[in-house]
Amino acid sequence: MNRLEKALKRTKEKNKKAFVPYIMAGDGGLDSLMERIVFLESCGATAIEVGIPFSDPVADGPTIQAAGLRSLKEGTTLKAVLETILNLRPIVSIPIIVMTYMNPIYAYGINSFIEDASRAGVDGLIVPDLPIEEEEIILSHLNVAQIELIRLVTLTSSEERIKEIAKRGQGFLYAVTVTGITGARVDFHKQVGDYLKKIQSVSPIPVLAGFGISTPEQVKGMGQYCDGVVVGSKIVDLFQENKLDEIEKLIQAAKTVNV
Ligand SMILES: O=P(O)(O)OC[C@@H](O)[C@@H](O)c1c[nH]c2ccccc12
Repeated sequence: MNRLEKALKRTKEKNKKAFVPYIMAGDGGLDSLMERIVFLESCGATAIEVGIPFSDPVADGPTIQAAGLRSLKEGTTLKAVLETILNLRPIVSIPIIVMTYMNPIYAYGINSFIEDASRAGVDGLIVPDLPIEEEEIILSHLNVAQIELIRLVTLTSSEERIKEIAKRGQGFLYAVTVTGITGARVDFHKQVGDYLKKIQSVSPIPVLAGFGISTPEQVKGMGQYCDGVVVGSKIVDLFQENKLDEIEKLIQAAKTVNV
């Protein structure tokens, strides 16, 4: 069992909901990546999703795109991010999930990327532009490296496809709760609860909801229907504004969901 699976299992055993914050690597420089990971671990996050800045981030909304541009301006590279994680590993044990598009992986070289990610102690990988039909190109390497591929299902995925994706089961299933790109939302589609319950009922692995979640109330609301949440844009904003206490409140909200 890898670090990510263990952390999710522990959370479930304690009857708690998982909270996975997303941060953009290199936004504020790589030193701040280190500080932020240490801080999020100390707040009790379940795992951390570390985004790699990329010039053509098709699924990212305005907040994360802007963070990516700031990071690229700082000169952040995938190699430097992996080195930073490697240097951090002796002092943090929190599971780390790298989120990147396929292009930076190709540019790095699939083999070298997975080797370096594994050496750095990366536990999971999210590649939003890699459909299940194409994942063979990296899956066998990931399995050897014991890095879990986190797959996404969306509101528009058919029930059959959700089942097909769920049964591939690694890490957790990322249930996208909106149609569209990342970013805070005021309201969610009325049927989001039913959608999450349906996914939860067919998934052999934990289901985490993400996209648009930005308040402690929304964390608690979504948490009632699934095993936890991913919060991206709001976390990126709060770090930018240096509102660390609000980040802590969001993370704590996942621990108070009544199940
Ligand atoms: O920012 P939001 O709306 O809170 O959504 C999470 C999201 O940012 C993070 O998981 C993410 C950032 N970029 C992505 C691309 C695809 C899937 C997921 C992501």
